[in-house]
Amino acid sequence: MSPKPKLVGITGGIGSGKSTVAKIFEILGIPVYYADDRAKSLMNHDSGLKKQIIQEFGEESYTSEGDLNRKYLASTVFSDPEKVKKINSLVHPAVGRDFEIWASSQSTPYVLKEAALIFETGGEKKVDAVINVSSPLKIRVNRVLMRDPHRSLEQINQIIDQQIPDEDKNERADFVIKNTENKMLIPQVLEIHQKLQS
Ligand SMILES: CC(C)(COP(=O)(O)OP(=O)(O)OC[C@H]1O[C@@H](n2cnc3c(N)ncnc32)[C@H](O)[C@@H]1O)[C@@H](O)C(=O)NCCC(=O)NCCS
Ligand SMILES: Nc1ncnc2c1ncn2[C@@H]1O[C@H](COP(=O)(O)OP(=O)(O)OP(=O)(O)O)[C@@H](O)[C@H]1O
Repeated sequence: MSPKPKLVGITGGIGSGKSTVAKIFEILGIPVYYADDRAKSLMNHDSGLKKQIIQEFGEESYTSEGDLNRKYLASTVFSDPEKVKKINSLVHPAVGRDFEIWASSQSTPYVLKEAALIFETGGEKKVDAVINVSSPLKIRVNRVLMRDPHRSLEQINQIIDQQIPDEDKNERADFVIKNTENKMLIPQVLEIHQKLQS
């Protein structure tokens, strides 16, 4: 049997570029678990979780076709820190279990868990190392405004308020990748990839 892969978290504030960086690791052959995407898939397909979300946030949480109503949920939860806590308490345990099952079926030296929240949830204790993708706030906000035309500046700021500041994450992370206009991503990824394989 091959040894269990090291578990490495890759995080970063909204719009920092963590999905973009995770895709470079994928090109190098490293399996990536995209927690935000998996969370949405579980919210769409796990009937127990779906029931809890409806109980807590109402029938509007799903469209008439039964799909997760992200726009409604985003405007409902991100404006109220208590609601963010509530949705986290429903979704995170399901994602944690799903990640463990996924990771146990991988056979590379390490795997990545890409997640917006790691330090916010104490998730750093469940992985062997954390990479923080770091970008200045202004660039992040502009990237998100371009990527998500449906999201208001007010909502982006509310989301930022629910996340630990970038500087704190940089201090706590084992590796930092700077995703700014004047820094190349690929050499930074290659350096970390080499260290994680050894
Ligand atoms: C409320 C939901 C449905 C809104 O979906 P939507 O497609 O509009 O936004 P998306 O998921 O892309 O999130 C937008 C950004 O908000 C940030 N974010 C998402 N969830 C959270 C949260 N619980 N706390 C702080 N920031 C968050 C991320 O940086 C993300 O980039 C969705 O964000 C959600 O279900 N969040 C709660 C579950 C969660 O924590 N998921 C992420 C990690 S598992
Ligand atoms: N170095 C870069 N150069 C140009 N565009 C970039 C760069 N990094 C990221 N982007 C763009 O910025 C946007 C945000 O990046 P990405 O989706 O990877 O961030 P994220 O941290 O995963 O965001 P979120 O937390 O919101 O899911 C995307 O549209 C992406 O294509």
